Amino acid sequence: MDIVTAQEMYERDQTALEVAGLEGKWLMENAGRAVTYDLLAHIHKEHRIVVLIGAGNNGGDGFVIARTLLNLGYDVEAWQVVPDAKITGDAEAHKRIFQASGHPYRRLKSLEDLNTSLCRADVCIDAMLGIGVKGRLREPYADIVRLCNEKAVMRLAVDLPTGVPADEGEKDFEAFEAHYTSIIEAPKLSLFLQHAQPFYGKWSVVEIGLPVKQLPDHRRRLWEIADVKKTLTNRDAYSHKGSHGKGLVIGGSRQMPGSVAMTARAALRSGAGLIAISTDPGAISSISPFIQEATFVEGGGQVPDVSGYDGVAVGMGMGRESLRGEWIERLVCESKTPLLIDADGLYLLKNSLDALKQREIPTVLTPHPGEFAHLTGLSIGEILQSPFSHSKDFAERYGVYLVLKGPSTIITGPDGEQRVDVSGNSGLAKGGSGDVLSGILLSMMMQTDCLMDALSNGCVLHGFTADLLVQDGHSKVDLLASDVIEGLSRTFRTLSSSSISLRSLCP
Ligand SMILES: NC(=O)C1=CN([C@@H]2O[C@H](COP(=O)(O)OP(=O)(O)OC[C@H]3O[C@@H](n4cnc5c(N)ncnc54)[C@H](OP(=O)(O)O)[C@@H]3O)[C@@H](O)[C@H]2O)[C@@H](O)CC1
Ligand SMILES: Nc1ncnc2c1ncn2[C@@H]1O[C@H](COP(=O)(O)OP(=O)(O)O)[C@@H](O)[C@H]1O
Ligand SMILES: [K+]
Repeated sequence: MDIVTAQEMYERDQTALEVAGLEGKWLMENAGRAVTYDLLAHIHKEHRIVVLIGAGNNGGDGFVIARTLLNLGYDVEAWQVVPDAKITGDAEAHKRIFQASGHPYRRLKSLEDLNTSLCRADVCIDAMLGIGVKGRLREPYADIVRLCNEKAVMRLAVDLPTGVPADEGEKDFEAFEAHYTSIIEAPKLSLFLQHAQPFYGKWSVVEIGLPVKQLPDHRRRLWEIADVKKTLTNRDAYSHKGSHGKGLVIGGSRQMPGSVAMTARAALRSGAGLIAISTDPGAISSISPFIQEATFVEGGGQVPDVSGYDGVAVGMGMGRESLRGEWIERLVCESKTPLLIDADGLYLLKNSLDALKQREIPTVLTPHPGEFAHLTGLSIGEILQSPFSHSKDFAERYGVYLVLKGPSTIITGPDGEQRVDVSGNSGLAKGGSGDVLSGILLSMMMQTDCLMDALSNGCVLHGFTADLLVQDGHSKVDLLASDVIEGLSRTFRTLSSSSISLRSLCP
């Protein structure tokens, strides 16, 4: 599913008009009806519904929604919150259809009248502003939004909650706090931003009939379990351990032996053929009981020889001594093996960033926002405000694959392509989750030709496993990173059983 900016959404509508003759009025009818039927899952026949209609095309959707609900026999009060002169274009056309259908509407004269109406209502549908909002809300929207937010009604938003910008970059806004948002055609960037997402509540996306094959490809999409099913490589019946990748995990120390153990174990649980660990010799006795399948190679004083491996993950639990920084630089400059750098490795990489540009073999960096702030010199706040553009700038500049981790993880390729993974839950907000992710990613990197697919799949497998575990057996409080490693078997079984049942349906 594509993710768009406001500008890209307008371009899509324009394309629909140019290549298919789909006029805005038709799209508005489609959008309003699709949203109505989506919202009906949350509305009962006995509910009293208020529909708030603003000045632009979002308000036009509101007239279609109010008309459709009234036609279906629901108890609806439609409130136009701006003067008549403000309703123009497609929205005005739909206002006329609304009136011609014999339905009444109310025009906002005083907030008290609306207040009285909202006090009686069970449901409030926000069709005031969508992707056209600019800057902080002006009146009367700001007052109305405050009024709605303090009422004990179910708040449902159309496309975007009024006041939430569609794009990244703005942090200080007041907005309608929706319990649920019915998003038109494609999620907008702000759905994936930590400061904006809570305003959306739960959400889903409705389709409005755009000519999908003709739309511009903005190379930014949501990656979901259905995409994993399509792209995950099958295990060939005649494969051998060499077919599934020979990986090396470099890291760990006496103080942090668990990190490499988890990375190695997660890599093997995700299908890697062979995993070796290069670590401080003093840590081996603590690590080996947890991962009997791994081998150990000479670590300690020297930069490990990575030739002969299909992939290397480096940095977890490694410590930050300057000697290790020299290793990272040499690995970046000299190794001809795909490299994933995480945790302490990212900290040490800061001094060797320019060396990344020379690498001809892929490099994957997996920072959380704090580590990314360290790498870029930006503040965490700046990163969180505009994670899409900062990720893209960095990945293109240094020619790397960047996995910016968080509740919405953004995966960016060196050519600027982006994928977003929203799987996972706060049970993962615990030390060790990142080490497990690195192991899964290392395994996927060695087994999938397309690195974007490998990384996107790895992120979804990690989050989906955590979601499965908290649905059944664990809670978000007790979930451990090691539970996620063992839970991978459930995920792979779920995926393979669904592909078997799909195959059995084929002739
Ligand atoms: N064909 C299509 O395009 C389709 C579009 N669709 C729908 O249209 C929506 C986009 O419509 P849109 O472009 O009219 O923008 P929209 O969000 O309604 O707002 C415009 C109004 O906002 C006002 N305004 C702005 N900032 C403000 C502020 N801070 N505080 C107060 N007011 C502010 C601005 O006022 P102005 O600045 O011009 O005075 C103007 O009046 C989209 O989200 C989807 O729902 C669907 O029907 C499918 C087909
Ligand atoms: N609240 C959350 N919701 C979803 N995923 C989360 C959440 N918190 C953390 N995660 C995921 O858990 C992992 C944490 O990685 P990281 O911060 O590097 O952990 P650590 O270094 O402690 O092992 C990332 O994959 C991140 O996306
Ligand atoms: K809205």
